[in-house]
Amino acid sequence: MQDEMNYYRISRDEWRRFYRNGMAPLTQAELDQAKSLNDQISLEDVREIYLPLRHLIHVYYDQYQAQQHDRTNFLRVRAHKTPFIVGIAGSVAVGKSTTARLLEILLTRAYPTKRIQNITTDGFLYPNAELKQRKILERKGFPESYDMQRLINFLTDVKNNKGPVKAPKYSHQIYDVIPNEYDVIDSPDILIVEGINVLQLPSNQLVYVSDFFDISVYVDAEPNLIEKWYLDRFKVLLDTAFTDPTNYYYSYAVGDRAAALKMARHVWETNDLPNLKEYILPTRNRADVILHKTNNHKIDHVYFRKF
Ligand SMILES: Nc1ncnc2c1ncn2[C@@H]1O[C@H](COP(=O)(O)OP(=O)(O)O)[C@@H](O)[C@H]1O
Ligand SMILES: CC(C)(COP(=O)(O)O)[C@@H](O)C(=O)NCCC(=O)O
Repeated sequence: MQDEMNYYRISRDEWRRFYRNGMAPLTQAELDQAKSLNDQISLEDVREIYLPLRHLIHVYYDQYQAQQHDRTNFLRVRAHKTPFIVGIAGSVAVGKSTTARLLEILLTRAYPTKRIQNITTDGFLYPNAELKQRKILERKGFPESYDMQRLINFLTDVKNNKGPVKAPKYSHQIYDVIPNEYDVIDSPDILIVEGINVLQLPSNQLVYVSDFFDISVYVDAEPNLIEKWYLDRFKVLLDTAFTDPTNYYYSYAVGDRAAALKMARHVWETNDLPNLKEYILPTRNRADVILHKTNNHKIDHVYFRKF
């Protein structure tokens, strides 16, 4: 383990040994579930990386519950459930939502009586019509394209355990927020909040999204690898779009494939890559844990924040 400024740099081999007894290893059924989530996922990574990560979340969650209990004792008020929130940050297409859904599966297994839920902040993007009106459609994903106040209000309601709270939904298929469709977040014990912007500190906010987090994870990789994953995902979107004229990618799917790929590369270079460099990467050092990926999404190092 290398001791860096404010992180421990932990090799994969060391990290996998941090998984402690007390929780049974994954069953075949759970591995199958992880695989059905994403058939490219390495089951070795699930065992060697994500199980120790789940264990670390478990340690933080235990501490959190004890602290909540001590606080209400101090205040002599009745305890009420305050959801534990896990934040997941990183570039577009680095694998945040896959990580979030995998953790949801693993945590649900670890706590069968608890409610574990998961949202992405994509739903808090302004709808395309609003982005057009603000003349920032080509800035989709940049800080100004999100309704951050709405996201803060949402998280405040969740933390205050306000009962069912609606989270707007985004669809990559229509390339827009889905009108009148919501995820209902209903008093979860653990909520996973995933998005490119979750560790950002917008200058016009009094409270930041990360203030609500009890542990945060940044998914990291070299930009040239992420570009490849972005283009791979784009190809999958094309392959599923050509039967559906309502799909945003339909015209690209039925048109010239080389031209479609050229367009996607252009969007990566002019939008998602600058966004990564200017606004997402600078938030990496605020995460408690950094998962560093190499080729094929394989994780080679984990960074764990010391303080
Ligand atoms: N651990 C993983 N193993 C293999 N493929 C992955 C993994 N994580 C993500 N991917 C693939 O990489 C692409 C981007 O992943 P996704 O989770 O959609 O990223 P994000 O939510 O960060 O935009 C998708 O095509 C997904 O299937
Ligand atoms: C919706 C997003 C901002 C968020 O991305 P995600 O983390 O879900 O991959 C992104 O996918 C996006 O649409 N960016 C705008 C440029 C582009 O079309 O890639």
